[in-house]
Amino acid sequence: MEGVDHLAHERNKSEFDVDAMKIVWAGSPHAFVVSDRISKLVASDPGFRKDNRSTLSRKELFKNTLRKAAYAWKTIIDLHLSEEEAAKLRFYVDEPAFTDVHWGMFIPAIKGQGTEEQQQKWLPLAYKMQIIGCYAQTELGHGSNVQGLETTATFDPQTDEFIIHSPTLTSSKWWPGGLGKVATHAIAYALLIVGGREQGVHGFIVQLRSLEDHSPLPGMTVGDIGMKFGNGAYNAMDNGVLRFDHVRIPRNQMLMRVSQVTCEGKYKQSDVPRQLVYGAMLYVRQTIVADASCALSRAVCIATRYSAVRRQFGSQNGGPETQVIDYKTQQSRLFPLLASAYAFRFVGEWLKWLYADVTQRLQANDFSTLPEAHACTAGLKSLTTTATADGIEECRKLCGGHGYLCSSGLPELFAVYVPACTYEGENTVLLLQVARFLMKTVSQLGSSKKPVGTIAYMTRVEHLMQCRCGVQRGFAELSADLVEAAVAHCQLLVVSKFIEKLQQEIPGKGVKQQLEVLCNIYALFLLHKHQGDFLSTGCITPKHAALANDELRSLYSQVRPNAIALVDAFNYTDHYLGSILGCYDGNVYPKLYEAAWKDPLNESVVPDGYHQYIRPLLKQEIRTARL
Ligand SMILES: CCCCCCCCCC/C=C\CCC/C=C/C(=O)SCCNC(=O)CCNC(=O)[C@H](O)C(C)(C)COP(=O)(O)OP(=O)(O)OC[C@H]1O[C@@H](n2cnc3c(N)ncnc32)[C@H](O)[C@@H]1OP(=O)(O)O
Ligand SMILES: Cc1cc2nc3c(=O)[nH]c(=O)nc-3n(C[C@H](O)[C@H](O)[C@H](O)COP(=O)(O)OP(=O)(O)OC[C@H]3O[C@@H](n4cnc5c(N)ncnc54)[C@H](O)[C@@H]3O)c2cc1C
Repeated sequence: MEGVDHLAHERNKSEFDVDAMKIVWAGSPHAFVVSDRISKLVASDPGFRKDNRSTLSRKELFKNTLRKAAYAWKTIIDLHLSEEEAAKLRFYVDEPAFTDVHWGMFIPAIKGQGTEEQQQKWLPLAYKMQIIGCYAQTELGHGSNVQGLETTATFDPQTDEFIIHSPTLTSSKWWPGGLGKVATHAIAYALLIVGGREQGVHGFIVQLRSLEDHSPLPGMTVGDIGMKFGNGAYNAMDNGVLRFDHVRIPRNQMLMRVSQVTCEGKYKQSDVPRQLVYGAMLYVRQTIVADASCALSRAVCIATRYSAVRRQFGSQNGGPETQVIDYKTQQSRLFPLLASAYAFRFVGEWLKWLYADVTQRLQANDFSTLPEAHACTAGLKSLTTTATADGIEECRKLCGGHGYLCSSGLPELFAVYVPACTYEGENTVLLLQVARFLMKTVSQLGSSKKPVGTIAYMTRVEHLMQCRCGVQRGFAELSADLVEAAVAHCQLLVVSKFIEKLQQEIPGKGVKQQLEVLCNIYALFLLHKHQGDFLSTGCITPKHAALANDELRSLYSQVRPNAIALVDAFNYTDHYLGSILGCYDGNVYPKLYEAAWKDPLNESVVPDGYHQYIRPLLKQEIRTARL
């Protein structure tokens, strides 16, 4: 039944102003208007179709991605889109591509680590896409351990150049997105050697391919690293391998904001801390946290709408069966994820603010908040991506068998999303960074250095002052426990930022009340899940634990009538969701049925291979047939 809204009865139940919630979700009325306009623009343009992605071969998929990226760029130019609108357009095109790394890492690395002069030279070219950049840090042998990178950059004072070289197989650059087939330039990270002395890892701008015919420049061996997890999905991205054979680049292509090499071969360090070499990672981790709420909310939107459409069991006197969303078990799996999507949205907003604040301070040579910003970006990146990857998979299961179909949108979403747990810092490695920051803070309790900001609470935890470790080799030996402490610290951050959000004025009928319910679900669900820890440490009593569980059930009942409206507030188009199960009108079954017939296997009634393999089998001719 085309045009009928099968979820209208659900939408009529809602108790709050959905349009006002859409603005809260978007962040501001302006952000909502931009997002709404651009998402509809992308959805209505056949040039951005994506429903056939899972049936394309790798080569077709990759070429199609190139076409879309070029078409997106043309649209941006033709419509004179602002930077903000262009970023939204790339977001709604929804395809992993070299452009993510060009805009998300190459440009920020030059901005953060390049001198004024270097920025003036390279940024205009990059902004106009006259050069396309990638971020070549990871090598075959080392990813997490950045100090262990083996690529060398040796200064040659005779020619005023650096010689970039890959001395071993394991020093081959391996993984950088866009490197494999597209990028013309890279920020390549290498061990700097000046006058025979090693000076640590630094970033260098290296041209990879000719701007005339795209062939690799002399001394470069470059290609794609091969198929990745999931058909389609992240295979649209050309993650690459690169070897340097004594490649020479001018001295002024070392990113020199943090430290410089003079033409005489002197190594000088500015007053800024060395850690700024890691600055691009700080930036991207912050954007990944914001992105987590998008990916999770997308999966939750699909699972919630489908749970309201799907009916199983419970028919009374021939009446309709029960909507699966009405089962308490379904609610106890789905609604904490709905609450998490909102929680991550708000902590992402806050992290964006924190990043802007630390950037401003760094520009004024105030480095005091850098360790905290590093701990927050690393920890929240780890926490939100782990929860989102797990959450997407849970949403697939919440959709039963149909969730396993590509047309549900969930398998591809999972396959594209799950590497976020690894890239930009493997999640456990990042939690160890948070643990290190927390332990440093604990060791300073009682000194004149008082913890502030996100760790101010530590002064209120009396027993921390008495913490002494009796275990040999302290940190390493206890690292599994310290990682758990780091997760708990990050969860505290998420909850406290949700509560802070609720302390702001939030307009719109019933909007604040809905958010309060979600915030309580988020916090109590954590308490329920980790009640063993809370009980064993005496933070709560068994009575508290039971009360929390009772309260959760009551909160789920309060969410139930508003569930569809709460996911409508994400304002996702059917194009962006890319899911038959999650379509706005809930008309799932006819769409699933229709889509099945479009599968390439159904192009012929009798399949290719019948005469060769099936018929001989049926006719018992298999032993004589040539296979
Ligand atoms: C479809 C895609 C959807 C994505 C949507 C989001 C859009 C974003 C656009 C981006 C596009 C695509 C994303 C995919 C592309 C992926 C790219 C990559 O993966 S790039 C490679 C990333 N690599 C890593 O993250 C490596 C992880 N390792 C590290 O960070 C470090 O090596 C570390 C920290 C683990 C160890 O460092 P080190 O060896 O120096 O050891 P220490 O522990 O001793 O640290 C020294 C000192 O420095 C402090 N520190 C460390 N890092 C930082 C930092 N980043 N900032 C500030 N300070 C830092 C550390 O705390 C120590 O301080 P101290 O005071 O001495 O304790
Ligand atoms: C899809 C994708 C895109 C990528 N894009 C880029 C890119 O554009 N540019 C780029 O430079 N890189 C890129 N990478 C590489 C990525 O940044 C690294 O893979 C990532 O940082 C993890 O490093 P690793 O592979 O060395 O993992 P490893 O460090 O080898 O991790 C293996 C295991 O060891 C554990 N481990 C490692 N160190 C420790 C420790 N100290 N203590 C305890 N446990 C430890 C980890 O927790 C993990 O379980 C990409 C990766 C992927 C998957």
